[in-house]
Amino acid sequence: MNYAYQVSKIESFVVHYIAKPDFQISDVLANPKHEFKQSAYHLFYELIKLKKVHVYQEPNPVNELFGLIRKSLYLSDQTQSLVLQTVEGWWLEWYFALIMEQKINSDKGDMPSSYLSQNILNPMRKHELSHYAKLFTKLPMPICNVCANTGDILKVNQRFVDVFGYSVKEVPNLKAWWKKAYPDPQYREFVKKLWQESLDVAQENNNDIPANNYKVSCSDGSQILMEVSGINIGEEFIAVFNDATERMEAEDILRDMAFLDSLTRIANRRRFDEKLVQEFDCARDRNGALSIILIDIDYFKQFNDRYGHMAGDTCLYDVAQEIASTVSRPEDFVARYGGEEFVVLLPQTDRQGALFIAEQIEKAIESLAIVHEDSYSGLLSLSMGINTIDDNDTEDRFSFVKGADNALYYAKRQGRNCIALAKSETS
Ligand SMILES: Nc1nc2c(ncn2[C@@H]2O[C@H](COP(=O)(O)OP(=O)(O)OP(=O)(O)O)[C@@H](O)[C@H]2O)c(=O)[nH]1
Repeated sequence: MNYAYQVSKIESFVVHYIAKPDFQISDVLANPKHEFKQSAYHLFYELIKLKKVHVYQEPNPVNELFGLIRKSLYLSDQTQSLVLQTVEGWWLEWYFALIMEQKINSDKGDMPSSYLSQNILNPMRKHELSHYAKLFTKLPMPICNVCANTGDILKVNQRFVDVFGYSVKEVPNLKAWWKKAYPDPQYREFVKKLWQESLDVAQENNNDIPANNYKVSCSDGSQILMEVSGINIGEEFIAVFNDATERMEAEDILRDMAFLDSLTRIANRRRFDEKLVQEFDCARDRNGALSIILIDIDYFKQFNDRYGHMAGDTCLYDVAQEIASTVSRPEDFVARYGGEEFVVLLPQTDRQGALFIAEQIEKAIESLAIVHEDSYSGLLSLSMGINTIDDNDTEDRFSFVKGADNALYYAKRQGRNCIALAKSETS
């Protein structure tokens, strides 16, 4: 579209005002009825009346138009940029109010210019439209306005273009949007279904489209997790996009914090309780094996007493990290069970496998060589109890853990620094 006429008119308007000796942009911004604003509205109206701006054909030529003006004007100082930005904001607001007015009065056919002058030329009277327009253009999140019947995307705000990289030209309707924003056909089907369900809910629920998360693909190939909600307004709806990435990350962090032992930085008892239910049920369903190793540091009370609580804390951290790095299969799980006790869950691992892992842990702690003068070896050591379920067992998860606990107790009675298997066998 050729904007040469509008560009030159708006350019000379801005330049003319800036050149006035008493012109202050701060005065303009402070006074909604400032002469500069009134003149700007007159100029917009003149350009429309002269059919130099095709408001009805183009969904949003304003950004394009002001882009050209910015390029053409030599903006030497901040005031000029601010003035142009202000004028652009007014026009966006005014222009959108005009479009909304046109929609509201669409049953009246083409608007006569007298109607325009009466209702649009002074949009300050049209509070709600102006407010709506302002929301659309100024809100810091992507928004799009869609015709519910045809699926045509009537308008998107600048933030939509900035975030997703699609203007109305690239996504003129929902069909194009689905394809571009959700390129994976399977995910696209899921999204379309979810969106349709949300629209159905909206019909019965005050026209509010409930929020759901969607992974939107942008034009540069990146993906953003967006919480999309909206509202039905007659034959149109407005979809509002909120970036959910940060919130989800914060939720992940909170979740990690809730399940992480703050001292040892491994999973805590609560996480173990959850994991035990999962793994126990899974082993049962698949008739698979599951092993547990309960680990207790020997004479830890004496360690604390001799070296101090701080040294005790450091020791707990080192032991926990060492156990965690020794147990390396992704499906294996290590947690702090209590004070100086740790637990290892080993899915699909039989008794022999668990014994092998326990011996690896024993060696790893030996190699840390933490001095403990109150233990027989002079170094920190562990006692461990192992229990395993396999397809022949009928016990529940409480007896499963109890079995390992009994074995640990047995290992302690044998003099510590050893591994015991449930049901009396020892290594
Ligand atoms: N530094 C430190 N000590 C802890 C922590 N949690 C528990 N403990 C200490 O661990 C010690 C455990 O003592 P006991 O249960 O008697 O066990 P033990 O001394 O290792 O004796 P055995 O298990 O029989 O070898 C207590 O002194 C607790 O205060 C902790 O987070 N930090």
